[in-house]
Amino acid sequence: MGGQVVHIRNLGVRLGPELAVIVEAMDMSAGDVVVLDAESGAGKSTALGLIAGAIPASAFDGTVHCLSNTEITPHAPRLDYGSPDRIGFVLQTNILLPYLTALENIRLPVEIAGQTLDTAWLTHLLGALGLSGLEYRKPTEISVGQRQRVAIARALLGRPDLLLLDEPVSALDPGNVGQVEALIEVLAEDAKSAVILASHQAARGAFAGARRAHHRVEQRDGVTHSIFAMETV
Ligand SMILES: Nc1ncnc2c1ncn2[C@@H]1O[C@H](COP(=O)(O)OP(=O)(O)OP(=O)(O)O)[C@@H](O)[C@H]1O
Repeated sequence: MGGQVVHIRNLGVRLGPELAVIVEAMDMSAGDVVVLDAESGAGKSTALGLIAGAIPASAFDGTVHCLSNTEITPHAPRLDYGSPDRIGFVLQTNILLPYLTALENIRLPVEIAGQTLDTAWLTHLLGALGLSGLEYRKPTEISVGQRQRVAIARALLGRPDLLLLDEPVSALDPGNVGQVEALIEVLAEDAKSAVILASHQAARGAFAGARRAHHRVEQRDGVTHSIFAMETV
């Protein structure tokens, strides 16, 4: 276990007139793994977007300390996590830039962040994720499952402090799900990343033993509140 990576209280967003998604409490240290496992539409992707700062928080008072130990007000136009290389995010859909090769996609965040490319780690990721030989293909020239694995390699290349995975194995056939999840677990451990995984399949995959965030639904003033929380550490 390393230092604290995530400390969140009441980070939320209102989606339309009837629904709010809230991350009520989340505390994680390096190496921790937490699974968001709730029904479709419960707000798992939204919660990840809030944590990443990709979805601006609104309507709730709360605090976020994430990575940079900076307190952020929910009304700030965007969250400031310090340098962008510290979060890796595997999105659920539209995950790769179509005009770049697999390798260019994988390297892009590290290049944007101005990080030094760790070529040995890159070669390891390519081999472990079964992508060797596919480096120079465009996303349309590889399978959907291979695209997901490219996105996983891209998210891990910078050894992020926090790795956010949104249904990262949803496009894989059942025979490969366990294998790729186990790989994610080992590679994230190698990278010393804390991991938040949104997945319906985690209950029976490699993350079956991981901690789960509690999920509950409350009605407040006619608005459905979908709330994720984990015990504080
Ligand atoms: N901009 C928006 N305005 C209103 N409602 C929205 C908006 N974006 C998403 N929603 C709704 O918010 C809910 C949460 O969506 P989200 O994608 O976070 O759920 P999820 O738990 O990740 O679902 P899935 O498991 O199907 O991917 C859904 O019911 C969705 O229809």
